[in-house]
Amino acid sequence: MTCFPFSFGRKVPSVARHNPDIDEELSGIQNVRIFTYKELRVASDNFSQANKIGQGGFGSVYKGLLKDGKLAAIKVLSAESTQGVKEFMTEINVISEIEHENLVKLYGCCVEGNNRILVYNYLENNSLSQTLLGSGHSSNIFFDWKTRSRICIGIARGLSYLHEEVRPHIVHRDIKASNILLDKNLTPKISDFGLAKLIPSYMTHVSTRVAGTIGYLAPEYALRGHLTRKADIYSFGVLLVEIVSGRCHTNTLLPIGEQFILETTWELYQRRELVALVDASLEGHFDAEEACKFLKVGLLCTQDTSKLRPPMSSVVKMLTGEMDIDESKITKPGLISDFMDLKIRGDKKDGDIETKGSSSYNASSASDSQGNTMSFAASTSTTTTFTRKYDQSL
Ligand SMILES: Nc1ncnc2c1ncn2[C@@H]1O[C@H](COP(=O)(O)OP(=O)(O)OP(=O)(O)O)[C@@H](O)[C@H]1O
Repeated sequence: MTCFPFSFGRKVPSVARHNPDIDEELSGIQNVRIFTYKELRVASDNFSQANKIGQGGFGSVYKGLLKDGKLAAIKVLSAESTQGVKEFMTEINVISEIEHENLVKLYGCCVEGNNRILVYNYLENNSLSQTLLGSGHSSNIFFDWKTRSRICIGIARGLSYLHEEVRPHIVHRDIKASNILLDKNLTPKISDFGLAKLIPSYMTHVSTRVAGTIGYLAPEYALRGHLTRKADIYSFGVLLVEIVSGRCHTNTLLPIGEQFILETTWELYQRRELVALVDASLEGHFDAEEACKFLKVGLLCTQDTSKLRPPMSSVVKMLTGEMDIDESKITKPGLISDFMDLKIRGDKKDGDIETKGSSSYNASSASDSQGNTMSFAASTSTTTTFTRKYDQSL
């Protein structure tokens, strides 16, 4: 099993070997390690079920032991999400140059035949959605307040780096708990950045992947497909509230009006009772002032008007105490329930929501080429489907 840097003249994947156009494109690519399919197959024990650690919208993820002794997460992109070698390698080259303590490191990739495989640094403690927010708290990790605070600040730093330091800036598009992985020290690492661009554009209409997960979606992105860094900041705000409260953004078992965590946060903020939202499992062992400050930052990040959301570098400063929060800027957040007129119903008709008794849902949206149809389609783990036409005037 050999790992070698990708550069023109060295061994290249068979699909690219005799195509001069692709060779030319790849000649500028220096930093990407190319793995052969065979070595990833060996590393993952033939992509065995025992090594399968996850299934996402892009495809399956396997744990693997590389020849150099490093553990890797091997993400095999599904056939629909593959594209030409040239486009794929161009994006991979961008991603592989990005290094930050709070971003998952891409080791390299494999582009043999129709295979498109990404190889990442393996992170021992799974994702925030499976640990902190997992149903019945499926992990043994106890997230004390200090750990939560460190996680929030780490994610903010990683996103600030993508938004403000990487050139050209990267909009993540899918900030959510399942895209925050934890290493052995519980340092948070944002995963899947840059991946949305790997999806061919014709898939954006039907894909459940590219447009984020409902509940984290900024209103302007959900309704008009208007994607800027401010949409990521909105999603980060939702995630911040989730981490402080230990609750998923949506809980359809709660009465209408309390199902979306932002609604509750806003209600409690108005009543000056934000502290009631802090995770009860902390049993009072937390810095109340800091926790409430984090929730207020969450509200600022989720303001309906995107201009009112602070840039991520300011968010980092507010969370670390280097900058004060201007409370006069906190108004009602953009609430998904306001524009979707969500109703939870047992029967299923077109335009209705169908629930299957889950405490949360995980559907995604996309807009069509005219930008006037929004559909929320079920993804692999989805319990809710929703399709509606929306009014252009919204
Ligand atoms: N670098 C990694 N180290 C350890 N586990 C990982 C790594 N990357 C992914 N995983 C595991 O694989 C799962 C699936 O990851 P993936 O990013 O493909 O999908 P997702 O984020 O869960 O869902 P979606 O594709 O809808 O965003 C993760 O939840 C995590 O458990």
